[in-house]
Amino acid sequence: MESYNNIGIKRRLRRFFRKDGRALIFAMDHGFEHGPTDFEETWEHINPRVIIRKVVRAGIDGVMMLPGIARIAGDELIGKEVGLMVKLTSKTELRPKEEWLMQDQLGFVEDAIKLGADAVAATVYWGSPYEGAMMRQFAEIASYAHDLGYPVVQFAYPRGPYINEKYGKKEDYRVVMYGARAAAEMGADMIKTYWTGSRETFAKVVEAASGVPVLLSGGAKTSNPLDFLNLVWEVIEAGGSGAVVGRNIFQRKNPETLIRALLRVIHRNEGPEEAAKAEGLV
Ligand SMILES: O=C(COP(=O)(O)O)[C@@H](O)[C@H](O)[C@H](O)COP(=O)(O)O
Repeated sequence: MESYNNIGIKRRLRRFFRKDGRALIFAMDHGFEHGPTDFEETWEHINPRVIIRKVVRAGIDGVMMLPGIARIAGDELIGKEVGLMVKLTSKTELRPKEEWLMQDQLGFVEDAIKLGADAVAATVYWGSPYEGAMMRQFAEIASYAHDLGYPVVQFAYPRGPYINEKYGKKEDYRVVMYGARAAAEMGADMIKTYWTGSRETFAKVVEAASGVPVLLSGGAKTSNPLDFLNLVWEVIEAGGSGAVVGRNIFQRKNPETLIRALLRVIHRNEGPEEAAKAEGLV
């Protein structure tokens, strides 16, 4: 017989993933992690209510935010079929550069639960000199959240001096695959990580995660929306479970059309060009 907390984890994960096991999640932690300048091109989106209303209207599956934004605007999700992921670690880009390889805890599992979260999230920079501290942080969050039946998402990002020295770049598939595997071995219920540059290599990352869903971390806005649709399509073809996307959504004036096109690629198996045409993007 399944334990109560396992059932809770499974039920809550389903609030993000549709029956096909895939999800498109909107990421909204940039005001903290990159700073408000990320919103300058589309300044109306600095108001979380404005952008959250748009993404919800377009049919997004989930939204990820820090506890304070959930407190300010989380009520926009009440009564909507949208999963809420509350991220409990972060860093600002104001801290000294030597400490950019560390994320600190800014909220607790209880806070996320009070805010109505369906999952909690934390980053581990695999390969960082602070790797151990982030592992400990993740383990504490996961142990407590799992006891209460809440899934835990790991932003498994390889970053650090040895990675650059040995592999040249953090997006080398061997490194990304290592981070995803480490996240799975730590007990993550969902993994968010970098694109490795090809379908074949991303498929290896997915395999290394051994059944734990792997989602793409969106990355910087592409100049052409079709390029981003192509990227997400490759992720899906590689066996990835979707994408967690920030800038490619909120840095566009009309994010709804791209979201609808992404949903076509992710959930309806439409090719990128077909999806883009259907939504009037090309
Ligand atoms: O991990 C994050 C930032 O990563 P970064 O240090 O910019 O590589 C997240 O906080 C973002 O929300 C996430 O990367 C998704 O946002 P986009 O990359 O799609 O903007």
